[in-house]
Amino acid sequence: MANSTGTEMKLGSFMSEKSAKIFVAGHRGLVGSAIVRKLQDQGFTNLVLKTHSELDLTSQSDVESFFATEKPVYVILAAAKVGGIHANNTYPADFIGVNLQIQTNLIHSAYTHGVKKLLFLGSSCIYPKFAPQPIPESALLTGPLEPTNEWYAIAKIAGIKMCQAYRIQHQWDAISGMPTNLYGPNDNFHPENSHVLPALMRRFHEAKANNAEEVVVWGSGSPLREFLHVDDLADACVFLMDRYSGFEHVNVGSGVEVTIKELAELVKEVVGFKGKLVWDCTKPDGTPRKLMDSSKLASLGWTPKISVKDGLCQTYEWYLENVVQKKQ
Ligand SMILES: NC(=O)C1=CN([C@@H]2O[C@H](COP(=O)(O)OP(=O)(O)OC[C@H]3O[C@@H](n4cnc5c(N)ncnc54)[C@H](OP(=O)(O)O)[C@@H]3O)[C@@H](O)[C@H]2O)C=CC1
Ligand SMILES: C[C@H]1O[C@H](OP(=O)(O)OP(=O)(O)OC[C@H]2O[C@@H](n3cnc4c(=O)[nH]c(N)nc43)[C@H](O)[C@@H]2O)[C@@H](O)[C@@H](O)C1=O
Repeated sequence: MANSTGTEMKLGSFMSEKSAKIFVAGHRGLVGSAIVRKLQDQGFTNLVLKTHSELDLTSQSDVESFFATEKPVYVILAAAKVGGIHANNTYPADFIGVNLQIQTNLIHSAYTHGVKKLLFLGSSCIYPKFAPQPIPESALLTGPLEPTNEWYAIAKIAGIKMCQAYRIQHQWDAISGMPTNLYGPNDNFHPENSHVLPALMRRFHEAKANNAEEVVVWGSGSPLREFLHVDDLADACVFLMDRYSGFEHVNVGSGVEVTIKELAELVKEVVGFKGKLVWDCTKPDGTPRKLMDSSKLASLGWTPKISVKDGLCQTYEWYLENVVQKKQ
């Protein structure tokens, strides 16, 4: 049914098309790899996957020829330039430029080559720094952004708006999901450029291995963050592909928030580090709080399943098997 914000498409067809060709962009990353696992678990048999070196998504001509040749039926866009507070603050040109290029190329080529439905992924950093908590979808563009990640946020907001514009003008089924802070297998464990959870897991692990007395944690410890295991996010992405076809983006959160101090204590316990924490207040805190209101997704029928404690233990096991043991 057409309305002023575009067209509501037929729901429920995604899950019944197990042999439809699906392009998961960014399939080796934290999110893309979880989506591939979930699709394979659900019996999807026709995934098209390209590594960064096989297909540079910032190249408009390469993306065009990929779509002309492969003609995917569905696209899930999990490729992006991603990083934690330090990377966002240090490489603003990359975070705005690369992300605008990737998403613009993919959204436009997917539309022009007849893709049936596309899921774009943004992030909770699209919301104003001092948004009401928990943050409803309607808080978008109601106030100034957090300076440490405004460049990335602007690119993500442009992605949401591009999906909406193509829906209005072309009645094309492009939807957007806004995940909260994620973690899990295949995360980036870089000491400076990663997000807080993998950064701390690695730092505590190395401190334990080296019998260090203390571990440095950035900022004041007071910011609050909401964490969602990436397998829950992947489940939500498949759910949205099947059950959602709307103009507005959809928040995907766990509803569970902890202070960075509480998170550090939890990771310390899971890793088994016995020393003390030292806070480096020269490092930025970023947004004081960003708990998303995920009631819209809940009202559609989706809720997360993995607790932070279970998710942390599973991720640490994965880190030991796939990062630590492979280095030895
Ligand atoms: N991680 C998080 O906490 C959150 C993530 N998200 C969103 O989820 C999505 C995925 O993030 P995440 O999985 O964490 O990120 P990762 O960095 O783990 O994965 C991103 C993937 O994109 C690929 N990629 C990047 N640039 C290019 C390019 N030019 N051409 C082809 N492939 C490219 C990367 O390949 P390579 O490594 O080879 O460059 C990588 O496989 C992003 O849109 C992000 O904004 C949203 C909220 C929170
Ligand atoms: C998902 C989201 O992620 C980013 O925003 P962020 O939530 O601020 O991300 P973060 O995980 O890097 O930090 C969370 C908090 O944790 C503190 N902190 C302590 N010690 C370490 C530490 O060692 N590393 C990091 N990275 N942070 C640390 C840090 O100072 C901050 O207070 C966006 O840029 C953007 O990418 C985005 O959308």
